[in-house]
Amino acid sequence: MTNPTLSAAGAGLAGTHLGTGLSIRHAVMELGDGDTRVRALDDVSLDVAPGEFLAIVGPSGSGKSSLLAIAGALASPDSGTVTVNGQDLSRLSQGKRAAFRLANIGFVFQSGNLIPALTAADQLRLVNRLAGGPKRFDPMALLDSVGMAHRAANRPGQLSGGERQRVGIARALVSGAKLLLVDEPTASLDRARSREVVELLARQSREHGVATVMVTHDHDVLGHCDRIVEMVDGRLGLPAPVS
Ligand SMILES: Nc1ncnc2c1ncn2[C@@H]1O[C@H](COP(=O)(O)OP(=O)(O)OP(=O)(O)O)[C@@H](O)[C@H]1O
Repeated sequence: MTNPTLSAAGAGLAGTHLGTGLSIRHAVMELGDGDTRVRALDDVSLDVAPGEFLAIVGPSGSGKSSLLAIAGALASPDSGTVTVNGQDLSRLSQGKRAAFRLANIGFVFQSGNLIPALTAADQLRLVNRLAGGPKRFDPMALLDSVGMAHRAANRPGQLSGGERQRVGIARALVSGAKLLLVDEPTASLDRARSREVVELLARQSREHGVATVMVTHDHDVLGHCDRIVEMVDGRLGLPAPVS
C-alpha cells in the first residue's frame, strides 16, 4: 500500500501525464446572487493521474462538492479549464457533454445510489445500455472484481450498506470510465466496512488505471489514498498531517 504523500495540490504528478486523468487549471466558480454570492472555487488547480487515488478533505462549505461538480461536467467553472482524458469540457456542447460523462466519468455517492427495483446485475446492465456499450455485456466479471458476484440477483434492499457501495463502484466502472468521482462513500458505514470499501476503491484505481477523486470526512480511511489535499474557503492547499 502506498503511503499518503502530503504534497501541495497539483504539484504531485503534474506535467507527467498531460492528456490523461483529470486536469483542472485556475478554476473559479461563484454561486448564489447578490449578498449571498459565494466564491465556491477560488483559483483551483489540480492534476490527478491515471491510477492515482486522491482524497479531498476540508470543512463543510469549503467547496469540495463544487470541485466534484466541475470535474464531473455537472457544472462549469466561470473561468479556468477542466480537462478529462485530454478533453477540454468547455469545448463540448450540452448534449456531447452528457455523452462524454456517461462514457468517461463514473460517480459513486454516499449510499450507492442504486435503483431500488433492479438487481445488482441489472444496475450494471442498465448503465451499459445507456452508455451504448456492447449488446452482449456480461456484468459478472465486474461484480466479481468487487466481491459481489454471489449477490448478482439481489436488489439493493437485500444488500448491506457496504455491499450496496461495492455494487455502486462496479456500476461506476461499467463503461470503462477513467475518472471516478466519489462523494463520502463511507458516510453510512461502520469502520470495518468503510475500510473495505476504500481499499476496494484503491485497488480498482490501480488495476484499471482510473484517476479517482474521493471527498471524505472520514480520516480513518486516508491511509489508503496516494495523496491527500485539503480545501479551505474554495482553495486547495496542504493538509494537516494524518494521524
Ligand atoms: N446553489 C448554491 N447557491 C449558493 N451558494 C451555494 C450553492 N451551493 C453551494 N453554495 C455555497 O458554496 C460554498 C461551497 O459549497 P460546497 O457544497 O461545494 O462545499 P462542501 O465543501 O462540499 O460542503 P459539505 O462538506 O458541507 O458538503 C458554500 O459556501 C456553500 O454555501
